[in-house]
Amino acid sequence: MKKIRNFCIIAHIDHGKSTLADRLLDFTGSVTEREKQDQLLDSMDLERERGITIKSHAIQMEYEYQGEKYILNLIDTPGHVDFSYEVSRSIAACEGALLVVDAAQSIQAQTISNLYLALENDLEIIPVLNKVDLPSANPEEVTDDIVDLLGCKPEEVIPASAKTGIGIEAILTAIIERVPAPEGNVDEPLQALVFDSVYNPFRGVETYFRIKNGEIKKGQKIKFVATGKDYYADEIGTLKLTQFPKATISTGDVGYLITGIKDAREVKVGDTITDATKPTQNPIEGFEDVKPMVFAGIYPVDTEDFEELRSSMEKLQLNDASLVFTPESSAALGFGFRCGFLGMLHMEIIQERLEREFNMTVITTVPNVSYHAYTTRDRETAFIVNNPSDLPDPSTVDRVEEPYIKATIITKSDFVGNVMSLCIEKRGQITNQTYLTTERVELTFDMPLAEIVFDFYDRLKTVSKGYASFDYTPIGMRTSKLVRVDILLNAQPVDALSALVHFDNAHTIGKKMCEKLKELIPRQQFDIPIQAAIGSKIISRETIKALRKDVTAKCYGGDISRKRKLLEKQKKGKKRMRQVGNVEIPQQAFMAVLKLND
Ligand SMILES: Nc1nc2c(ncn2[C@@H]2O[C@H](COP(=O)(O)OP(=O)(O)OP(=O)(O)O)[C@@H](O)[C@H]2O)c(=O)[nH]1
Repeated sequence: MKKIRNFCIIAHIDHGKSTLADRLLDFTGSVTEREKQDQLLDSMDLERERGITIKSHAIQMEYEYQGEKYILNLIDTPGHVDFSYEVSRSIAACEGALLVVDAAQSIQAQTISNLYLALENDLEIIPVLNKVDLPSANPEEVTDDIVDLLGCKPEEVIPASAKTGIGIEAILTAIIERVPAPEGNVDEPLQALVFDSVYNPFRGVETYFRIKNGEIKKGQKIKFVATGKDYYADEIGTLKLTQFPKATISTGDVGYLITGIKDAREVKVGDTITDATKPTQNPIEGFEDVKPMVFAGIYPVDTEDFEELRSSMEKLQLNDASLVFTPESSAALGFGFRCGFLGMLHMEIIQERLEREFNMTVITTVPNVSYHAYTTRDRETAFIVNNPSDLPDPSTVDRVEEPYIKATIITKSDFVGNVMSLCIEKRGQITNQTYLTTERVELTFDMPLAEIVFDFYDRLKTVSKGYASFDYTPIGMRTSKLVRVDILLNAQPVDALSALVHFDNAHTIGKKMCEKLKELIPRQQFDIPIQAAIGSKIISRETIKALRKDVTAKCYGGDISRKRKLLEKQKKGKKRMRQVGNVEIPQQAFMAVLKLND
């Protein structure tokens, strides 16, 4: 156990976390030439394409130092706030962290939020000044910033380049010398933390764990504490680029477990694995059930594909436990599902996976948060509203509550004014302002979650010229003056376009929605009035004028291939249209409310 080191890499996005991980694997000879591929740890196609780490993974390296063989377990962490619970679990499985800071960009918001998480878990922090090869690098100044932040000595900061290989050996030495060996007692009952799980269509759910106490043996009967279920450990092993089955995994080490579980929901990140016959009395603390934060409708473009969509969603759920869905129907869109996601990125990922892996063409409706409505008949019992069209008749509504968050934003002092006006526009109330250094300011706000769901990230990036990082935690429900704005096309209400908004913004949003829809809905053979309404009161109106001439006419007599191309294009465009009454609505229109400020 003395020869094991468990560590993670934490960094602000794009500071070089994945590149550094690749370089460490390379240097320790943990990958063969054939396996070499950029960003090895990001094994999902989607991850590689987007250049972000979606799911955390673990990998074991062996390294000889001063004649002794060491096992270094690198636990990778996802970088997006939607998956922050997974970051916190990965961090809890380590004793040390490499804090990677870009030598040109210095400390950024996520550097700090991840650092706090690591410090809360008592991790040994090894600061790495990455990208020193860049001409724009500013090593002295950034080292000073790091020293200020951590209170460490300047010589503890390791200058490195994940690109050219500078400093990699020094990093490995620091991991061995500075990160403590795991503690724990092999004779105590098994106590292992689940920090990740991955679904494999052939083998079922693979659970990644870190043993705090005791040991796990192949064939042993084990128990998941949170779900209370027992299983047999059919296979256990350690993780390199491929899996290495083992007979025993002991205290301090990291490994994988296969039990034949076929449903991802049965394995929860943060749960404790213990022995079924001699269970531990102290499950590892801090387990929480992750709850969906954002809801949206997903409908098949072709109504006949509903059953196929259901089976695709069920399969997706088997490997993504954080996805929830219930069937719903919409007058405009027919049968579909109301789905719950961890955040906007998660929603995009699910939508893309449905299309890529299951070949489904779907229409997604405007995302919304989950509201609590209380009626005048029963002022005590909350009616959960996950879809704006489920809001009870306004005349019977006593009050509506919406989820609030505590938002933490770190930015440069120059942008404090901009960030504050943005947050206030988004109905935020400032609760604290702290200067971390003379240049960096931490602001905290109480804000409605619904305001973050829309264009908040993009706006924050713009007003701070990219220099603001953002994190949030839910702080419960609060009463708000919310109304439902309905949209009517050709005098017919389109339920999928309804949104719950704050009363003070309702008129502006209604007006912008009408204008945006006018842009997005193609002109047709007749005039189409677009109206926004609160209850029976129309608050805004636009008209899409009828087409006057045949657009394909100009192709007449032209090159046939050009015409075919045009028709092909039209067919493709059609795929994502939805006929509502006699109006064809394209997919973008259902998301119009997200783009009101473009
Ligand atoms: N010049 C230089 N570029 C680097 C170095 N390390 C990483 N990069 C580049 O910086 C960019 C971001 O690197 P990544 O490793 O993807 O960053 P990351 O922190 O893993 O990003 P996320 O996974 O999105 O959080 C890539 O284009 C890398 O090629 C370095 O030491 N020097």
